[in-house]
Amino acid sequence: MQHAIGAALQPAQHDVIRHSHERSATFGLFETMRPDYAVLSGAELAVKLGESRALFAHALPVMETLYAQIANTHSMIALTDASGLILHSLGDDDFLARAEKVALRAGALWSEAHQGTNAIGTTIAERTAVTVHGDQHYLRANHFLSCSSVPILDPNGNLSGVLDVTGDRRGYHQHTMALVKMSGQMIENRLIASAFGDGLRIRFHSRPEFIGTLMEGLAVFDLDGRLLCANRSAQFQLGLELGRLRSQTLEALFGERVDALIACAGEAPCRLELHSGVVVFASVEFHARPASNVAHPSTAIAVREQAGSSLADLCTGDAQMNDIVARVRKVIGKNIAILIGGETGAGKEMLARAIHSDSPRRAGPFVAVNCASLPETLIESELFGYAQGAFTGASKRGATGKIMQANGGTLFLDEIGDMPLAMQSRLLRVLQERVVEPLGAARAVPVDFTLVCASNRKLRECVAQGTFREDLYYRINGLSVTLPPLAERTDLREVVGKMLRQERFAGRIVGIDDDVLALFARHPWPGNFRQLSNVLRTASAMLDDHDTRIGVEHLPHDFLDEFGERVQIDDVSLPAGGARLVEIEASAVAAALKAHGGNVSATARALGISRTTLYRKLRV
Ligand SMILES: Nc1ncnc2c1ncn2[C@@H]1O[C@H](COP(=O)(O)OP(=O)(O)OP(=O)(O)O)[C@@H](O)[C@H]1O
Repeated sequence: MQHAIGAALQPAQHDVIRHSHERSATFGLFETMRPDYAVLSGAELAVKLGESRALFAHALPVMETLYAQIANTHSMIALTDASGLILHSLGDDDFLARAEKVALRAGALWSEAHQGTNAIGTTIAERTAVTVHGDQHYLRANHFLSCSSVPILDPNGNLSGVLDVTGDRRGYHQHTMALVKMSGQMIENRLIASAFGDGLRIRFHSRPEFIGTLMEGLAVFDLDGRLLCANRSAQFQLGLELGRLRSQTLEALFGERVDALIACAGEAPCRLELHSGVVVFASVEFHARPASNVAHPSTAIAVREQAGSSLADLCTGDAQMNDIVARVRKVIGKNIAILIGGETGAGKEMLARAIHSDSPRRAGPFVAVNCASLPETLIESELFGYAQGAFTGASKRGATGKIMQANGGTLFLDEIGDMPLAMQSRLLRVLQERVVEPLGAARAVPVDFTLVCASNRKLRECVAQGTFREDLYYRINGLSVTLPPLAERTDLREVVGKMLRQERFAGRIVGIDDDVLALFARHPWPGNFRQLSNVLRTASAMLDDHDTRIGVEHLPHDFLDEFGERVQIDDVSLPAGGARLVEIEASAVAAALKAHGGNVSATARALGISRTTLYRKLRV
């Protein structure tokens, strides 16, 4: 039977369809037969999802982004594994219902052997992007469809799965394939980033504005300069396929040594000359494993590792912090849940992020959920997600919960002590069985993440009071650390210096007067780092263009008031004859302060000077 093939079809595409039809016939299929409508059971599909865990985790957010662009076009997106088994689908309700009738749904197999010529199966057979339009489908039952698929390759260049957009053939849009290709490229880049979290990553393009876009080349090297992986754009720009690139070194391809490029890490893109003579701009990232895991690092590299590590960044000289970081490092990557305690603003989330970025899952997502800020009615759907139409008011296409979003990365549950008891039971099940069951969904989905929790409540007391489940407490408490309050830290000068350098509140790096640091050292800091950061931000805003340091006069008045309220003067007497003028002045000022009960504003008013001048004179 002759199938009409679109007149505008490229000859190559024409051949692809023709060969596919020939193959379909050899599978014993015939045009008018009913397609294979069998789908896997929930348990069988869960096993398949587990086998394609990395693909699924990295494809999910990309599919959601893609769906946002094609919503309401009577179409759907499908992700399959390398055999063509649909792992997950997402789409417009009306079209999903029609698609289900031809088993275009999770758990169905869309290989050529099962469905004849179709974009998914033919993409797998040809290892190339394929559009199959209307009656190009081998089976007549599928003629109402128009499908565009791309192969997704793993970082070793092997077929990992297929991403497909299928819609009603009457609504076919020629831009669809471009969107699918871009999405496929995004998934591949994410797979590379997660598989090669450690090492030297070079993002490059001949036009610097293309760095950070899908057009960029991405190549990963080990510390000996051997190429580990390269995305499609990198292979194209370097003019070699992955297999041949793998026998090349960094120096041969980019003309630079490993240590020279590590020195550019985190800087603006540098100019490099490829082995072909083409000049490219390259942005270099260096992510090192903890020193003990690195095979033979040179001294220079070992030093950079410490400097580049986020946990190392938190060690600014305080013994308590050093101890916390040392203990956390011992459990990282060992599937042990970490529980962080500490006052508000003490840096619990910052520590959680540092743990993630120093962990083997650093290329995966970091998903933070504040359990205290979610209304009890929303927390369940927010955390666990829900299936389409799970409840009145639910989004039509369902939602992926935060737990699922953290798949392959780190889930940070802040203020876990505020989680309602019913949710605690559901969370416990996720932690024990490593599966999530979205609200209203027929089946559980496997998940894999590192758990970090934080609470400024004493969870042990919550257990005693019956507001926190004891079994959950032990699950989340693999290692427990408590951050010291800022007032107890011995590295205030270093912390302030680091904040001023990193945050550049004033738009430039400024210094700070010792007077101010002396004030800071005496402050109780109820808001800890958050408060310190606000004080520095406001003080920086007070600087004039020519100011290079923050002085007492720049500090926010409410901060000074807070401080002034606590000034205690026990005994003040004027010095005996012979005292220097400054000493007499200091004593007079102190006496005035005492007379005003330590109130700085009232004292300053009485002396006719500003409060900041008063502080200078007090030399606190
Ligand atoms: N060691 C640090 N160095 C510099 N800034 C820090 C440090 N720790 C925390 N901060 C900053 O202080 C602010 C508060 O930190 P973070 O959100 O991590 O605290 P938290 O303990 O999680 O607070 P909460 O309990 O209120 O959620 C953030 O802006 C963070 O960047």
